[in-house]
Amino acid sequence: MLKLSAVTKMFGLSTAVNSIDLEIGKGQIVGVIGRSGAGKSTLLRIINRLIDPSEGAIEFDGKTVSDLKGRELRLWRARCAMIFQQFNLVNRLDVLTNVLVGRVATNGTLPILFKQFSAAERTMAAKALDRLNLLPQALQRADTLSGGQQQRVAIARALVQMPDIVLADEPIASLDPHNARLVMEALKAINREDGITVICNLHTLDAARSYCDRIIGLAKGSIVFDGGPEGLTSDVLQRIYGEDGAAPIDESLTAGQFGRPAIGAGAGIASETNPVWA
Ligand SMILES: Nc1ncnc2c1ncn2[C@@H]1O[C@H](COP(=O)(O)OP(=O)(O)OP(=O)(O)O)[C@@H](O)[C@H]1O
Repeated sequence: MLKLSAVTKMFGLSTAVNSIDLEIGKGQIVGVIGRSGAGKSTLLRIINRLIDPSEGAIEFDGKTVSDLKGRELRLWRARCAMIFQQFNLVNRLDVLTNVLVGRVATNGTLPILFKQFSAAERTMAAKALDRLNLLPQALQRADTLSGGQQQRVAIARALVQMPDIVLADEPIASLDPHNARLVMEALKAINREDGITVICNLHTLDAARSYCDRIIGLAKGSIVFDGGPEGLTSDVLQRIYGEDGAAPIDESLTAGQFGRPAIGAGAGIASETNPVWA
């Protein structure tokens, strides 16, 4: 169980995250939605401790993680792997080595510098790539892959961290609909098959509706909605996305690529040749 208690983040005088209380149980897949600047990225980075909260506490399984330092902090970051909109791969390294970079948090940086990985780690990385249908690309430079493939390499890198939580910050914002779907299917599969908790910032409402069990709506750094996709009524959407005194929300502007229903457990990870949503 991940628990945030009265977590606030100030940047100077402005409040990015405002006294958030939140409990997320193991194995949930949670979408975080809200307008640009609502505090979604800041919230994820606080959980991973890339940013320290100004106030409040973060606990995981009863242990406070908001005051961890040094090796303990590094291990916490490994337990809650991050995936970013821009993939954050090392372009000049091959795909397999990029996946092995996920072992840094556990092993330190020296093995990466000298490309020293154990046979067990290489096998783990190859298995992760195979799950993501990327084994044939293992020895290619990362920058020869498409955006969707690169994001799936980032998911494989997260997997070798053996995380409890995956934090995905706008993972599909740079992708076309087809690749966006492959990436969301991969996140759903690691959630369903491995029990990894997934917390995912999303720009599009239909992605949140199609793939998330629970949706958290943020506005001006505060939680204004917390519930299932069915609770996203037009009033709720107005609360999340609306501006005071502005016209009602046009939902078509925040939707568009995930018209089909969510995939259930055990559907496997999709690939270009195995579109499990079809
Ligand atoms: N490092 C920073 N320094 C100063 N202000 C920041 C910093 N990071 C974020 N902010 C501010 O905090 C607020 C929340 O930003 P955040 O990036 O978390 O929003 P978001 O909901 O993720 O937006 P987007 O969807 O555009 O990425 C914004 O007003 C932003 O300008």
